[in-house]
Amino acid sequence: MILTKNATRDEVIQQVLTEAVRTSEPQLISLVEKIDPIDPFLFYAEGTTIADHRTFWKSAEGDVVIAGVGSVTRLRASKGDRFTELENQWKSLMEEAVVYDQYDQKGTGPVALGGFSFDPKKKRTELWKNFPDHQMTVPSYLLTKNGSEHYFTINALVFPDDHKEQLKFQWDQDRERLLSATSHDFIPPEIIAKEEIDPEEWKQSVKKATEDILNGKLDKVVLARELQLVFDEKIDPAQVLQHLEDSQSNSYLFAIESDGDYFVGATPERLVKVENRELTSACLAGTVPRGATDEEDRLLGESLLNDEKNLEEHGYVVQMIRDAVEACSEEVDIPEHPVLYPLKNLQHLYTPVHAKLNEEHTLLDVVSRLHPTPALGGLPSADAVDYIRGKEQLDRGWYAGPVGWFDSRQNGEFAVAIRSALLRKDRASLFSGCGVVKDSIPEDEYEETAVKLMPMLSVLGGAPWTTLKQ
Ligand SMILES: C=C(O[C@@H]1C=C(C(=O)O)C=C[C@H]1O)C(=O)O
Ligand SMILES: [Mg+2]
Repeated sequence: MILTKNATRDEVIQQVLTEAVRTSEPQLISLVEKIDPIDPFLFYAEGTTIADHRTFWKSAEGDVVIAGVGSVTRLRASKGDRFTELENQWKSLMEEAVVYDQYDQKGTGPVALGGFSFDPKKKRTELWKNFPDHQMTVPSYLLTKNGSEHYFTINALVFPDDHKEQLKFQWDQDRERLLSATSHDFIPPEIIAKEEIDPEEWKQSVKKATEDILNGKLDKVVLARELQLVFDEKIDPAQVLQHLEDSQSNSYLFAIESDGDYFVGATPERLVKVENRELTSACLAGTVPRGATDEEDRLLGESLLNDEKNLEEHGYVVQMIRDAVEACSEEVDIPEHPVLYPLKNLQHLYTPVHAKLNEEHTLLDVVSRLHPTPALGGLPSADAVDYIRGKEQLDRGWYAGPVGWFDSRQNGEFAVAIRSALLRKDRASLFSGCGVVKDSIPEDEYEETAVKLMPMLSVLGGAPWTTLKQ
């Protein structure tokens, strides 16, 4: 990667153009500037006037927001381990990239955003036909909010026959449009039909899983289900994102477009974050609803902290994440007991994980070691994934897969794509799962998944859940 801090922006563009002509190859350029604060949700909404492909990410702490418009290039693995292959492609892309950047901030310049399916070996259905197995794109235009500071990046492939003034004209025009976006009113579409995987059949599959667990086939397996909604018109992902922002706290927000469909969600679950080699992960499993009063809420939380079945679900996650993180880092710090992680509709058991990632490992390397954790797969991992592949009715697609971003500085973060929905024009598929262990009660697990559908269901106008129940 060539960082050009001393030349002017114009000189850098000229250099890249000259290089494109010399090599007869397109050259990747990245121009970073600091801008006045703007609303990332408006930037995202306006992005649709420039390109179909858009990506959105907001960290659970709210400290980092990245919104991408357009796509300069897409990383795509065709053989071997998808994470390793993407890593290699990213490295070679970055070797050639020319970056004009005075600020050196995480999540700016060349950044790849996107995600991965839960299980590349699962047979695909019509539902996910517009999503490839994985997709990490480098957006043409990027808004990055780092704390209170905002940055705008232009990424582009410069071709030998491009003209400098024409390029600059196009960039200026798009920049002006994106940075001066204003809000408009949304009219939410109405739900006209709903359909879910047969509840009784689903509960039967949970019962069968508890029997298989008691018979020693595995310790834990996460089973998921789908609720489909049909609307009277096309759903706008920008509107969904804005509503998630207004209604969910302590959650990562994401939206990823592929071939006209959008995968959107508000997930509380971090998979892994790496910043300056500081690794942070999270064990999140074990669930009760929030109480209607403070007192009820407190009692529910207390019962969760002491509930054997939920502690077992949680314990498997800690066990696996500890092993995976210890294998690639030092100074691993994991508290002995979980604490409560409160959300709008639910509270979870939560154990944070901190470590120092060893030099020879990368973020994607850790993603590959962690995914799927027993919070979404089960334990033993490989057996649980096989079990899900064979027994689950649902095509998970990207549900429960890693979604996130990384930059050229080895910084980035991935979350686990739960509390999510696939938007296909006037249809939405909402997904929700739960950790099944030997003491799981099918009816309770069904209720747990119903509450987990709430965040998406309520922004799509389908709450409260009870009115939708047949
Ligand atoms: C699988 C989901 O959530 C996971 C399962 C949990 C559980 O069973 O207690 C809790 C948090 C998540 O790790 C989901 O929301 O779809
Ligand atoms: Mg559970």
